[in-house]
Amino acid sequence: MTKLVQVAVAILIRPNCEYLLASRPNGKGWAGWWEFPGGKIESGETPENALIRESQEELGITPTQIQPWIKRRYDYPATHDAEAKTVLLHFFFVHAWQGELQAREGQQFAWQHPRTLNVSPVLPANAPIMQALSLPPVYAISNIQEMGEHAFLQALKQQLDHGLQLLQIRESQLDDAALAKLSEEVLQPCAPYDCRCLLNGSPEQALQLGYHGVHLNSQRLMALTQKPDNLLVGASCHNRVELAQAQSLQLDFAMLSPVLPTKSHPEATGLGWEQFGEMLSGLEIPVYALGGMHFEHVSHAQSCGARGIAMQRAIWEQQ
Ligand SMILES: Nc1nc2c([nH]c(=O)n2[C@H]2C[C@H](O)[C@@H](COP(=O)(O)OP(=O)(O)OP(=O)(O)O)O2)c(=O)[nH]1
Ligand SMILES: [Mg+2]
Repeated sequence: MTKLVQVAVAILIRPNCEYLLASRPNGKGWAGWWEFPGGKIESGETPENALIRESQEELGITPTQIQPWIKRRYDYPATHDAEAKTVLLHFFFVHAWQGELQAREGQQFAWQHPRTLNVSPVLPANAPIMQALSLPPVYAISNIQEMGEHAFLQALKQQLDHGLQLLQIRESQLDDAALAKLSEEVLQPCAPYDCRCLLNGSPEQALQLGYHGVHLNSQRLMALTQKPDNLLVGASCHNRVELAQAQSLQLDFAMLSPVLPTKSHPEATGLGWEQFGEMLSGLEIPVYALGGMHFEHVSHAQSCGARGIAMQRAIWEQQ
């Protein structure tokens, strides 16, 4: 059996959402590869203690605001290193710290914009993490059927001003002509904000109407045999079989629901956070929690391993 190494990993985030990568110093396994700062948890240490100690040793800073994120297991072969090992990575977001960054181990630093990774190669265990970080923590879903188009477009403008970066248009009641008209009215104001829009529909229709992506319902997901090209692809999942299908097709993300009881499915009790977290453990694609979500659920969803939350109502009620 290979040895299990527990590691505390720090994702330092600036207010503009950029995060820090560092190159692994010469003389270590995987030298020159890019990683998040961090290191092995010593015996008797909690992951939090190790995170603070490693940040001081490698970066000369002391984290003051940390939030535990996911744990990820990965089997490393003996290539690029002295021996094969299994790592259990404990990821933390570090939102604030004291002190100035210093490269105390001679490592290089690179602040990365979440949507454009410009260093490589990154340690292989981190691939799904980079993928997850490229998506924003909040995914909005349109609700024109309840709100009416005028109120929706106004609320959309407000949320774009507040930083909305990902939107799903889900209006199955509209015929093709009405959907085409609405799509223009939505895509136009989103463009200057760089907010990506997905159509809940077919990949062909999403491409034809000029969307950045498509959001598949679970029926479309289960019928799909290959991820469509040139689109960001998300899918609605309600169980492990659907999550496994989204992962095996290497979709960009899944949305799992209902987590809490919700107005759209009053008969369903919701998975609850515990089961939600269990269903995500070991999964390699980012997931959004849907069902009864409000802005204040973001950090709890992330501590269960989700990228963030999806909202169809609460987001449009926010002033
Ligand atoms: N720090 C860090 N380690 C990672 C990441 N992803 C990943 O697979 N790892 C692996 C690589 C290593 O096998 C292990 C961390 O060990 P390390 O060599 O950095 O540990 P350390 O800083 O305590 O170094 P040392 O004093 O033992 O030499 O975790 C990551 O993003 N950051
Ligand atoms: Mg280290």
